[in-house]
Amino acid sequence: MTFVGEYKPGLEGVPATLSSISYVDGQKGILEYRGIRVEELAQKSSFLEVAYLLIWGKLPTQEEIDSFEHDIRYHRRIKYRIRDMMKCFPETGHPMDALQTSAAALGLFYSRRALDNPQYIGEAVVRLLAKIPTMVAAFKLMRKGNDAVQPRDDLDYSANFLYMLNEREPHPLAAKVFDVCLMLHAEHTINASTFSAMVTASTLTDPYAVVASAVGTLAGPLHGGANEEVLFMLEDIGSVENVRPYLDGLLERKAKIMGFGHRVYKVKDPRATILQKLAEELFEQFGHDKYYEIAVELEAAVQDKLGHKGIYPNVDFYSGLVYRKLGIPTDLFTPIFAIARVAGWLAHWKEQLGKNRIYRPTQIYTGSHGEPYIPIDERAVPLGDPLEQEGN
Ligand SMILES: CC(=O)SCCNC(=O)CCNC(=O)[C@H](O)C(C)(C)COP(=O)(O)OP(=O)(O)OC[C@H]1O[C@@H](n2cnc3c(N)ncnc32)[C@H](O)[C@@H]1OP(=O)(O)O
Ligand SMILES: O=C([O-])CC(=O)C(=O)O
Repeated sequence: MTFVGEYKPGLEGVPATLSSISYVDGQKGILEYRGIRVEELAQKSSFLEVAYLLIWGKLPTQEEIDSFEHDIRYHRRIKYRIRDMMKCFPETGHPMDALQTSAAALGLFYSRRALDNPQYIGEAVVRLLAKIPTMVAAFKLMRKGNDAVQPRDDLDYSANFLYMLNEREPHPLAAKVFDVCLMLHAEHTINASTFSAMVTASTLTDPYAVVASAVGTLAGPLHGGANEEVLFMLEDIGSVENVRPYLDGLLERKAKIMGFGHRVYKVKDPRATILQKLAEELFEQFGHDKYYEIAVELEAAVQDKLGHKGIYPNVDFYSGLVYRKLGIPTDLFTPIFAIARVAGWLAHWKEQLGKNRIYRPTQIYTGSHGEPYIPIDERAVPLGDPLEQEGN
């Protein structure tokens, strides 16, 4: 096949779909879900209402949201066989790997691939939104040999998750702030994990496989996994005085500063601005965190050194400080991102099904042609470690 067009590494700027789910203006720092500014949603909405908006394309009526919330509340439990499977996971395994495996395992129970049946679509949406938080909380407890806490039907989505995680009812401010965090992380156009979900969806596989593949993609440190890395970096910096020498060291080594930079935003990510305010609200109520000063100084230092390149905090920079104040362990930061992003992945899954064509891009072949097959005993023995040879 002859390739016509320009190769763009990382598909930068290449439109991969037509979508009406969300919109980002990376120069002005604007994010909208279905045309509504994320700042307004964060103030006035709730995570489940935002999930409904993203997936079903409109704000729900009272009756619609009541029924959606009711369905999700009553699908929160996970089957004992999934819990038993999770008990066998190594306790040192990363919770994102546990989540990816458990999300895929849902397909063993519910996959019928009835993708042309609206009832199947609706049930899959409810099951995934309802059960993913239960699985994240269950692994947190079971890896320590404890039993998973059962969901509480009298608590709303976010309060119930924090209850299952920490084994006690959360302070109302903690539940509210957490719910806003979920709204902020719910959707972000064609980011890597959403693209992964869309590619998987385009093969017409089941939605549990779609979510499992997206979870695997979100886990990487260049994407959702950066929120955890930010905390390690702040701990490593250790003091405000060490921020600038530490940054100089990173820049000398040409290392990436975690939680900074974005393919689309060339200004501060609007979600980072809201998350920073949420962190401050929590500190006022529950006490300060010394890492906050380090983070603020790092933001200033990065702006001095890299502001001219458009490198500013992204969504992953301040979220960890919020989660830390909510008593959440660092390795659960990315699974929490996944809990929220399930809404966006499902919205894109549904949109993809409505106009599906399998994703199958092309490549520019850079290898040779017509090479002879060399019998094994005639092949040259490479010098050095064969694993370090090109291509391995
Ligand atoms: C939810 C999310 O996924 S948000 C992103 C989370 N990821 C991170 O925080 C990891 C750190 N950031 C990064 O690695 C990148 O900024 C990404 C992956 C987010 C975006 O990558 P890309 O759009 O491919 O940008 P790319 O890596 O080409 O960087 C462009 C330039 O900015 C620099 N740059 C980008 N991000 C950073 C960073 N965090 N620290 C230092 N330099 C950076 C690059 O070195 C490059 O400089 P150069 O042109 O002089 O070579
Ligand atoms: O859009 C991106 O590339 C990454 C991001 O911020 C997100 O997924 O929230």
